Amino acid sequence: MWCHRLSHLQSSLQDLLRGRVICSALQQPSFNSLFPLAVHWHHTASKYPNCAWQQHEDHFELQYANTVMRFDYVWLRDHCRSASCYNSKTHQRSLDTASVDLCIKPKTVRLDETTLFFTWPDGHVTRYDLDWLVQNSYEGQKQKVVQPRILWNAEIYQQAQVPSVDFQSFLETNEGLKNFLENFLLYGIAFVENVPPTQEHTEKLAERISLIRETIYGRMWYFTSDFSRGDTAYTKLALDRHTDTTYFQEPCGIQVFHCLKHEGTGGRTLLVDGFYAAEQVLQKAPEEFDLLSKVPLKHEYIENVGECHNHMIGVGPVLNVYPWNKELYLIRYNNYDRAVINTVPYDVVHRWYTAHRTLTIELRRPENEFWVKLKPGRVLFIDNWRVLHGRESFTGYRQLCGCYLTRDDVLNTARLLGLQA
Ligand SMILES: C[N+](C)(C)CCCC[C@H](N)C(=O)O
Ligand SMILES: O=C(O)CCC(=O)C(=O)O
Ligand SMILES: [Fe+2]
Repeated sequence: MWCHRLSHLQSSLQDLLRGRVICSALQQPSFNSLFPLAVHWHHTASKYPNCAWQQHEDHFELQYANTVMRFDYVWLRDHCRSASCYNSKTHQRSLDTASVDLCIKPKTVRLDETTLFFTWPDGHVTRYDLDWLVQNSYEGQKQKVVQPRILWNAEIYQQAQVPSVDFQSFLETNEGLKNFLENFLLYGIAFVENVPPTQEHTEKLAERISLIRETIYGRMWYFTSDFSRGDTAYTKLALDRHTDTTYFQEPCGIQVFHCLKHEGTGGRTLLVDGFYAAEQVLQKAPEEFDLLSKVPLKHEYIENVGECHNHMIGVGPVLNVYPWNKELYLIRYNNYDRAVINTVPYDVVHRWYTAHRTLTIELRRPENEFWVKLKPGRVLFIDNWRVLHGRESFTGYRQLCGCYLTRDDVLNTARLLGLQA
């Protein structure tokens, strides 16, 4: 048991050993009855002065590389990388976790150089490299982002002068593909240039980075304003900023757009970084951000036009954050497709509308709007979990083709190229 801060660890330890107690909790008279066990800190030899550990009743505590980490004993047994517990060829666990005693505690703990050895009651030995523990501890993860991003408004994006990647180099070189993915991961949008304006070439592009996600709209879709489907996308009307397929339990990860033809006016594409807007909400009204990340909503797609009959329902909050580090990973924002709110009582509903208004104001700030006119040959990839898109109304004949991609497979490609995703 100890309750001093990391930076004072050494001196506090000495205080503790000398009986000079500095922590207020320790000054309470009940201290001895609460913590009757003697404190045993283990320090490494002077070669590794920055490592100390101690065994507590219900966890193991390690201080290393400026990090204080606490490990559950079952966790330490469960993550054993010995040959009998873990198959390092398949990277899969062989150990049956259910066979581990939930009250397990190591018989002995020993440190050798930078390896910790735990000997368990049955004699099995588990070894952990200290750096591995730092990498894989909760305390280590809490301080890290899962995906580095550059949040943008129109000015930030334009000033960054993000280069487009050429069709040939995208298809034929790993470097071209990597450059593209790097920018796509950072900004949530990216362009490929000089693509022959056909559906087949667009499909080739898509297949280079991912699996195409087939949906009710087909595998590759190709649309004009003919209202062939029961959705405003298939008209000439303006579309306010939104993310697509909010009515899927897992909204499509990436959207690919290639404008094959437009003989007419208007029809520009609007792009808004949803995470930039959400970040503004977090700064200005953290409780509203919190509410948007907690209230579950339904989005719905009901279609009965011609032969097309569909009814989709997706459930989830507007903002989705990883609970351990509060990092945003998905925004669902589509006011057209948002269904009846009936998952929370009326007073929460009102607070939710207030929070939604705050986010909408941020999303609608003109300085956050990046407008582009899609042209044949220039393919746009949009991170549909982050960047909202919309379009200006238009006149004339306009053909757009594209597809959705499965997010897992885009990230898989990025990781295989050495990117953090
Ligand atoms: C035309 N295309 C297939 C791209 C998508 C149409 C989906 C439109 C829908 N309201 C949504 O926002 O999800
Ligand atoms: O027509 C456009 O530019 C985009 C329409 C749209 O939002 C969509 O297809 O998802
Ligand atoms: Fe859309």
